Amino acid sequence: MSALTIQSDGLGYGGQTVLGPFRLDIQPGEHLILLGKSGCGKSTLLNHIYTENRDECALIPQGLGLVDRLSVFHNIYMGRLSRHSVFHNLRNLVVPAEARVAEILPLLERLGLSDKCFSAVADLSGGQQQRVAVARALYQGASVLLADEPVSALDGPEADRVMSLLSEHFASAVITLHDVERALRYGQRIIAIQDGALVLDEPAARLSVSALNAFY
Ligand SMILES: Nc1ncnc2c1ncn2[C@@H]1O[C@H](COP(=O)(O)OP(=O)(O)OP(=O)(O)O)[C@@H](O)[C@H]1O
Repeated sequence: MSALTIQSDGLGYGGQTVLGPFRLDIQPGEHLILLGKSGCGKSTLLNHIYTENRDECALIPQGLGLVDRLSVFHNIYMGRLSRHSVFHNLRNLVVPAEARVAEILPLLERLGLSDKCFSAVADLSGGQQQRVAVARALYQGASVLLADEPVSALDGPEADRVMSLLSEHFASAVITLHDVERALRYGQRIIAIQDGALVLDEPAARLSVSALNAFY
């Protein structure tokens, strides 16, 4: 059985087609990387997958979707809002519950943010904010990760640490990246989008950097 099956007669905006008809089966345990030129439709596809499969998926959107005025703790806690009562959520907004802090701190430690737990997101750097969005996805407890350029604001070693953490944590994933070397390192299967179609769908082991550069 597939972890996810995504089918569409076409995706686009206001009558303009971005992606023609396609079907994509994602098997349990598979980590897919989506590649292609800026504007080819990677985010459009990722957002469509999320819209159709919200319950199974944790999304790291390109814009991160954080609430700037709230603390790092509260932004990460939002990953599990639906698991708690309205009363617990409201009380936790005012006085963070010790048990929730104890769940979130180890994630912050792994992401090098343990001293930022109660800082406002607005006071963090772009790379720190990106790691908060990663922590929220890890905390959510979904089995499938959908991530739109999740390490674009991180330096090389930090980007690799975060990619390894995401790879270990999620059973299945669809991740957009622009770095083809990183795509081959972390993807088991590579999908490339060009001219409104999924033009490549191959195991990463059969591909090379030069083969993937052809899609840029
Ligand atoms: N909300 C929107 N309304 C209208 N057009 C949109 C909207 N979002 C994206 N588009 C258009 O759809 C096309 C695909 O955009 P998309 O964001 O999916 O590309 P992408 O491959 O993710 O790009 P990037 O690598 O730059 O993030 C682009 O031509 C873009 O201008």
